[in-house]
Amino acid sequence: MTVLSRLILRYRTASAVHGFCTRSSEIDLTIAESAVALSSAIPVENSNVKGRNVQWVFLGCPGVGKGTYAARLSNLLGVPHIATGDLVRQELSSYGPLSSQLADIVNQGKLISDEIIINLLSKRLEESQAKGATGFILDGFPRTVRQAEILEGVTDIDLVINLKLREEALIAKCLGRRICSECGGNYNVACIDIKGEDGSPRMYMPPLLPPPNCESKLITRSDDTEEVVKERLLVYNEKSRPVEEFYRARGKLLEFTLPGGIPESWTKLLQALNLDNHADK
Ligand SMILES: Nc1ncnc2c1ncn2[C@@H]1O[C@H](COP(=O)(O)OP(=O)(O)O)[C@@H](O)[C@H]1O
Repeated sequence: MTVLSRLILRYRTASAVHGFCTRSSEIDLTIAESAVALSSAIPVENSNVKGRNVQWVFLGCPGVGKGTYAARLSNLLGVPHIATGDLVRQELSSYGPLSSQLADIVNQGKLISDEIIINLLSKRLEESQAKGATGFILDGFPRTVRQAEILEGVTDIDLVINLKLREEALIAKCLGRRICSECGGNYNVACIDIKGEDGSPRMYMPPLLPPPNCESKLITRSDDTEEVVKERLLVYNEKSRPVEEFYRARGKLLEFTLPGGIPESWTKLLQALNLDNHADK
């Protein structure tokens, strides 16, 4: 049996088990082709040998800080940080053939199709492979059980870090998020101070303000409005929450509740990952 037909069979079985809508064989083929592209973009010789760099995934609700901590770990470990949300936004700003279709979906807070996202991800993985990178830290993928199955079918994920934060903080963080249109720096103008209740400690996250030269160039993501953030949270609970269980069942999930702002959370995350000896890098 060829790799392609094995993949087609896997998706048919997954559809039956998880109740995905019935797909025509033509669509199965498209997904399988995407998965083959993803598989060939992941260096085979590195995927199972522990001599390679890490292959980690970040899960967590919109606004939890996946991008912030994935970027920090990527610098620390010298491994590419690949955020599918960034790949989608790049595609949007390229005004290519997919742009307007993707803009509608993203601005409604919905997920774009597995086929499109896997193709964008495969291209990005190929680029980093061509530059000699081994390993990756994925942020925003997988976001559905089907995406997780596809990824699991083509490579071995070492660890999945599930970031958690209270919902009121998530909404405030999304609404306070700002990006410098020139340097791409990420900032947050929200000051989150939730008093401790019923045994849970006070939670304080100070704003992360931009330096003076970015101040006049700040933009807000078009999907960071209250209505769309609430929809993204609903979509996360419906489509992405089951991904946590997918990895928990495989013993790969590390749950991490953010204790507060970046300095405190970063120190504790490094401890949870047994990386505290890297902290001064
Ligand atoms: N793995 C994915 N599958 C489907 N759609 C995705 C995926 N990753 C990103 N997107 C699309 O890009 C948007 C922005 O993604 P991201 O920046 O990761 O958002 P968030 O802040 O909600 O985690 C998502 O709302 C979704 O429309």
